[in-house]
Amino acid sequence: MNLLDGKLVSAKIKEDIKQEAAAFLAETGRKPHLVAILVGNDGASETYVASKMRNCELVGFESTNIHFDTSISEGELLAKINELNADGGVDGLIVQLPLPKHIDPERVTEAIDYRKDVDGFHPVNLGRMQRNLPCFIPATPYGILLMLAHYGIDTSGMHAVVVGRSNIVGSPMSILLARNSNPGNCTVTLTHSRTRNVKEEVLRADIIVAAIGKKHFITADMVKEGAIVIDVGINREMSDRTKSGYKLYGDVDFEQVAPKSSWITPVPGGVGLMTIVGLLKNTLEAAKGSIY
Ligand SMILES: Nc1nc2c(c(=O)[nH]1)N[C@@H](CN(C=O)c1ccc(C(=O)N[C@@H](CCC(=O)O)C(=O)O)cc1)CN2
Repeated sequence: MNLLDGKLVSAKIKEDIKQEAAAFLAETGRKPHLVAILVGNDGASETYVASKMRNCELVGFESTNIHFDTSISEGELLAKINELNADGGVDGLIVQLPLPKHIDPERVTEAIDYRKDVDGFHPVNLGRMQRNLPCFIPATPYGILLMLAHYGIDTSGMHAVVVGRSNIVGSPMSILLARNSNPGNCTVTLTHSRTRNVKEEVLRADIIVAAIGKKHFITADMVKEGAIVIDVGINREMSDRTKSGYKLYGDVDFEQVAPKSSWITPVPGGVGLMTIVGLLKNTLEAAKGSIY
C-alpha cells in the first residue's frame, strides 16, 4: 500500500502557486483576489471557509470572507453576487455550500459570472469541462487529478467506479476520468443511491472514488486487490478526545481497505487538502485571465 499524501502534495503545489502569485504581483501591482460568501453558521462550512482564507494568505492572495446571517433572502444574496460580478478587483467568487433551504443553490450558481466561477460549478464551466475545453474544473475533482498526476499514476484504460453523483464531486469526477486526457481515459461507472448492487460494481474497479458521505461505507470485501482508492468523505463526529471537538471519518474504512489497495488517500490529510489547492489554482488562473 502506498499513501496518496495530501499534506505533502498540497504543500508542494502551494509553494509553486506562491511563486506564481509573487510574479503576478510584480507584473501587475496587485494580488489575485478570492471572495467567499458564507451563509449561516454551519460549523464545517465555517472551518472550510476559514481554511480557504488562511491558505490564500499563505500563497500571497488577497481574500475576503462575506458572512451573512441565515435570514438573508435569496434576492439579497443574488444582488450581492451581481455587485461582486461587476467588481473589477475580484478575480474569483465562491458561495460556500450547502446553503439554507430557502435559497436555491442552482440559481445562486448560475448567478455567478462564469469567468469568476473558481468553484467550477457554473453550467458554462461544466459544459466546457465535458468537451475538454479550457475552463475552471470543480476544486475537489481538480485536486484529485493533481494528486494522481503528482504520483505519476497513469489511469489510462482503467475501470473507474465513482460512488455518489453529487454536482460537487461525483458527477464531474466521472466526466473527468472518462475524458481523453491524463489522468483520465478510464472506463467509468457512476454509481448512486438507485444502483442495484453497488458492492458488485465497486469490486470490479481498478480505481474507486468514494464520494457518498457515509462513514466507512467502503469495506474490504468491496475492494479488488491492488485497487487505487480515493476517499472524498469528510464525515464529522463529535469527540471529547480531540482538540477540535470532532473527529473526521472517510467514506472508506481505511484500516480494512488500505492493505488491499495499491494507493489510498487518508482522511484527514488527503483529498480535503487538495480541494483547497484546486481552488487556489483556479483563482490564480482567473486573475491571470488565462482561461477567459
Ligand atoms: N462552494 C463550495 N462548497 C463546498 C465545496 C466546494 O468545493 N465549494 N466542497 C465541500 C467542502 N470543502 C470545500 O469547501 C472542503 C472540504 C474539506 C477540506 C479540508 O481541508 N479537509 C481537511 C480537514 C479539515 C477539518 O479539520 O475539518 C482534510 O480532509 O484533511 C477543505 C474544503 C463542501 N462545500
